[in-house]
Amino acid sequence: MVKEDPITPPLLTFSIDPESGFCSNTKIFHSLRHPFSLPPQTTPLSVTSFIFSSLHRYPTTSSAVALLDSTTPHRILHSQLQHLVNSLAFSLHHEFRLSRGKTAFLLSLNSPHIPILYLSLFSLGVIVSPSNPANSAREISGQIHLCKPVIAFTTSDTAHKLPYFLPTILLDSPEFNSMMFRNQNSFHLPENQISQSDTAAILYSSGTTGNFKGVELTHRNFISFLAGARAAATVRKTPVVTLCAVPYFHVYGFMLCFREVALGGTVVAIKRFDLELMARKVEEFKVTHLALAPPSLVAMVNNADVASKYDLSSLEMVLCGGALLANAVTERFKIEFPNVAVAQAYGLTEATGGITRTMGPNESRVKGTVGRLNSFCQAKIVDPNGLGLPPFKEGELWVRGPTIMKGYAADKEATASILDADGWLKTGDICYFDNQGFLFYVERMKDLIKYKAYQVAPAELEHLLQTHPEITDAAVIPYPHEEAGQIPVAFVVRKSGSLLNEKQIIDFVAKQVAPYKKIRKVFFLDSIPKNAPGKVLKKELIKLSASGTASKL
Ligand SMILES: CC(C)(COP(=O)(O)OP(=O)(O)OC[C@H]1O[C@@H](n2cnc3c(N)ncnc32)[C@H](O)[C@@H]1OP(=O)(O)O)[C@@H](O)C(=O)NCCC(=O)NCCSC(=O)/C=C/c1ccc(O)cc1
Repeated sequence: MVKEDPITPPLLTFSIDPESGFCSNTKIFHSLRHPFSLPPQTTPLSVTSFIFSSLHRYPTTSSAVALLDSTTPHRILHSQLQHLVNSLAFSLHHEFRLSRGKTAFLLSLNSPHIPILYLSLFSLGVIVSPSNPANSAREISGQIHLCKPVIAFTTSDTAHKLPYFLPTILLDSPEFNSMMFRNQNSFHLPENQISQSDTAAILYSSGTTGNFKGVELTHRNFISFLAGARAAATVRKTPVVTLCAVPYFHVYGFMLCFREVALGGTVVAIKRFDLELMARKVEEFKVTHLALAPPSLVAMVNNADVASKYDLSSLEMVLCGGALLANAVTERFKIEFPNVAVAQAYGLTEATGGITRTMGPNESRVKGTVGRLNSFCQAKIVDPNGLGLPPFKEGELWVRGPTIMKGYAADKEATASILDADGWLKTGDICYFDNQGFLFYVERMKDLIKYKAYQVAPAELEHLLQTHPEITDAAVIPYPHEEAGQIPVAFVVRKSGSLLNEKQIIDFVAKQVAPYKKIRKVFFLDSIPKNAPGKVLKKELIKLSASGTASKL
């Protein structure tokens, strides 16, 4: 069992408003949630040991299910989980020499094997680096160049996207399965010497410059997140059964797939969002919580007739994060599903996921909010001169706490531009707090598009467009879209005499990027509007596209 030290509240010289959490002297917003304990930072500890040492607090019966699959009869019980994790770690260490500090690249859709693999790799001190299987070979090769893996895990349908020189284990092979079940008795895992400050995972964030950034998250980051989640968890009579319809390779699903297990709950894996399959599984597994991105909520309200064919009476809550959810969708959801609360959350990969969320039905009723600060978080709302602002004033959201990333892998410059010397992470989002500590998202400062809650960097698409021999200049902007949130739209200047058309441009980009990054519409211009130093006036382009003028161009 891991010894824990309660986090001693800092000696406060200044008073904090108990309603908003705001300190008018420091201009810092503090969390209003329960405080929590963390193991001493110097204790060698992996996320996996932390989870298994704390599971005893969540008594489960021997038949309690930890992991379920939506398409196969696979079920893994809580009582089996630690054994499977250890068995797999043993094989990976002895047969593939995986050990502390090495990196494993993962390319897979959700399955119950993934959290087991994550926990096994963490227990060995191996850095886990998961990627979207829909990424193009070009994108995958960029990520591999960044994280330098010694091994890859994938499934037979995406193995061809990996470079031939990388040893690869297929997750859908009998060999992988046997590694989880093979080692029956004693394990001789290497002595646990994993430092909490070791990097545990490298997750990919788009980065506004267009290149993938590898977000380095430590064991301490994950342990802090999980300890905070435990402090906030309420005691329940029935177990939480969460169906996760967001991918395990992005921080939202990544955290969720083992947070729920660490809290003694059940996680149902669904490979890709499919409304009817999801509704059927809610009925079959008596799902209580759904983890979704906004487009899936839109699909639920637009197709309530599909959902109504199934018994969804077990559903208590839908957790929605990854992108902004329109108030109109929440209102329609309440009408269609009056017994299901919508918990909104705001998070970033660079902060190990959630920074704020609404807890319980009362907070869910606060219109438009993305929730209150989680227990491990401090925040500031900052004006353009770096000055902190009080409640109801809009400015850039800065956040600080033990879940903030170590930095971007091999990119000191990018790290320095987002993380300051006092540990504040500049989110690039304009927000405000009200006088009850609720956060409201206003708009994005950074040049980033969110398509179905995936990040798309306009700069990456602009660079690609500019490599086309018949294009002299290009700019990419977000365009509002009911289902996807935003779609990438391009403004293109063709070489004189060129007859290049919209479809050819869309195809040219689509061949080189993941499908979610595809350009969905093209407008042709004689020149791209720019200011005197040559910066593209994107707001003008956004206005042009919104006014409908662009379509006539
Ligand atoms: C379920 C969604 C919303 C919709 O699914 P979909 O419509 O089936 O689309 P896909 O995303 O699977 O695929 C996108 C496109 O790629 C296509 N595609 C796909 N795989 C292929 C293929 N292998 N070949 C070819 N075409 C393909 C697919 O057909 C589709 O095409 P299109 O219809 O044109 O959009 C899906 O997009 C989705 O899971 N999005 C969520 C992404 C996500 O996790 N974002 C979070 C990032 S991290 C973050 O912000 C954290 C926040 C957070 C917040 C709160 C917290 O508490 C913690 C954290």
